[in-house]
Amino acid sequence: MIYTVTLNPSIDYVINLEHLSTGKVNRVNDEHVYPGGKGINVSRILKTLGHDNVATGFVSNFTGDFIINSLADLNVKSDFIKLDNGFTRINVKIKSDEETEINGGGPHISDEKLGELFDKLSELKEGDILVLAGSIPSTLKEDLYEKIMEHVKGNNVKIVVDATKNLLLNVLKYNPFLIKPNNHELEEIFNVRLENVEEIAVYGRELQKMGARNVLVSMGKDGALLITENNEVLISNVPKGSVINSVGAGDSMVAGFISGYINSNSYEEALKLGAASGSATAFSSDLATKEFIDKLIQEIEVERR
Ligand SMILES: Nc1ncnc2c1ncn2[C@@H]1O[C@H](COP(=O)(O)OP(=O)(O)O)[C@@H](O)[C@H]1O
Ligand SMILES: O=P(O)(O)OC[C@H]1O[C@](O)(COP(=O)(O)O)[C@@H](O)[C@@H]1O
Repeated sequence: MIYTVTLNPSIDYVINLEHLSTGKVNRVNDEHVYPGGKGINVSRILKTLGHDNVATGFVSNFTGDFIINSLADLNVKSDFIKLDNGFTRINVKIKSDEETEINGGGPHISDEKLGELFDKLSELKEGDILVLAGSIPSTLKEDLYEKIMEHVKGNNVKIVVDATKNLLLNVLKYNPFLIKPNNHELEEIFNVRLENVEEIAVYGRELQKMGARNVLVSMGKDGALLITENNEVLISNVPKGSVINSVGAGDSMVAGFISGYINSNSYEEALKLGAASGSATAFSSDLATKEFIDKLIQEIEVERR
């Protein structure tokens, strides 16, 4: 079974407006709400691609109920722990001349509630895949993913981590199967400016030296670069299309990669399906549909370096 953990889910409130003027009243052209948070998006695309999976993590209050109900409507299995404090955050995504995002901090999770999650994860077994994705509430320590990995270390589970800075760096010593920073996160981690794929590959390899088995660096409109555990560097292009809402593109890429790998055991096929899923979401209002992913994968080409 595949399990995704979203410690800090969100309702994504996506609004379109001509122009954003700060310090003034702005009126939207249209507005949508989606269940969000990185693990939840991964779960949704995995289901779209035909993989049963369980979304877990923490929800709270009426916004948390929205997440649970939305996933049920989409036939995505969920097993969230309910908090009795705060509320699941609402992340505002403003589509205007440029994309602006305001992400909330999220409710505190007590040690007792964290214990409930650890108990659930104790049941994972060989062959299972665990996806740890997204930020953690700002009141928690940055060693939380590390603690989870330590907890399931003996279970022979494949672990995928999509997180930033210390949250990511701290888990590398547990040899995650896959990590997916984007190129900006890679720059931030090493405090460098990366101008081309050669430079991106150099720093991607640094993360591999620190313990990651496979490193997938997404580069938005410039595609993605994968450094495999077999020491190959694979680069994917992007298909033609117009960006509508790139929120969730990275999560869709992670889900597509997992699906492609499960189906074929090939990193090249995993990258192709990841790239098609990422772009299909970027070219859609909500997350991608299967039909759209199947269409775009015809245009994905993978180059070996
Ligand atoms: N503007 C875009 N045009 C085409 N494909 C895109 C675009 N933005 C994202 N994608 C696809 O989605 C993948 C993940 O997007 P990216 O923005 O890098 O991730 P994240 O959302 O984690 O920052 C990219 O590697 C690419 O394949
Ligand atoms: O947990 P974080 O890092 O605050 O990110 C949460 C946000 O990321 C998303 O999961 C989208 O992530 P990506 O665009 O990186 O795929 C949104 O649904 C959510 O609002």
